[in-house]
Amino acid sequence: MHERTLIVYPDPRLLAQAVAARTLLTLNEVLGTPGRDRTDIAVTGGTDGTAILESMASSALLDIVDWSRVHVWWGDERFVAADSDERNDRAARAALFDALIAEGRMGDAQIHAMPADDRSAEARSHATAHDDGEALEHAAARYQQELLHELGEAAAMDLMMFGVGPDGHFASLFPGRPQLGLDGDDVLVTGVQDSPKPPPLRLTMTVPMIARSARVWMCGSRPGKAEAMAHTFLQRRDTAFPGSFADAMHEVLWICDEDSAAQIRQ
Ligand SMILES: O=C(O)[C@H](O)[C@@H](O)[C@H](O)[C@H](O)COP(=O)(O)O
Repeated sequence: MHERTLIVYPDPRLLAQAVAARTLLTLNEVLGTPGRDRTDIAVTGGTDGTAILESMASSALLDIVDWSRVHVWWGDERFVAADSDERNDRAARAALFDALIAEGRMGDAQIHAMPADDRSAEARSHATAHDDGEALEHAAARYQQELLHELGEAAAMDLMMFGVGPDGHFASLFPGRPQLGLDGDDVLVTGVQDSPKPPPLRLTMTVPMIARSARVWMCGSRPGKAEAMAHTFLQRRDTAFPGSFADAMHEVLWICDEDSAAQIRQ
């Protein structure tokens, strides 16, 4: 496993601004590497994830990035209808990407949203757990296919950003759930049923897919995250705190505010 670095900012607002700047600098640096024609990043939902994207939109550094070469993916998604406000991709588009597309700086094809639940409301309401499982499996396979089609067999992100939940989850990998045990390179995306954080159906990248990334940043702010940030940072592969499985090839950061870092610094 790669070594982990802790970075602490004074408060959630400065955390969002700093991670926004770090992201824009990283995208620019990756795109500046000789021979590079694109960069691929995975963003996330939740409070810090969305605040980071909003800060990117208003950052003075927004324009250093050639957005026509940036491809955006999701580490996890809520498996609901495409037009549901619960979707992580809707929040991310509203925070940043819709504006870049409207300005002609990005194309729609660069936004690789995870599949939505395209069953009718009626079909969803009568669905059995087996039906849900099949719908999730089909959607996960489609996203995995898109990753392989776009990026080849060794599909990997240049950067994955995650919010850490108060229970220590990251992506949609929850404590004690079987998805954490998927450790082969054959399953890069999988479905989740009965998620403890609503909504119950979700899609998530798996630990092996995440660990192939060049950079993984685990973000969490506020006092309610202090235990989760400490356990995930200090432990390795503890199924009670899924964030402890986070890994990457070149850089693994835990990014906290003073409150969420409190138990790491004790
Ligand atoms: O679909 C989701 O809910 C997110 O992808 C999830 O993984 C989120 O990033 C964390 O739960 C942290 O969320 P908060 O920052 O809101 O606590």
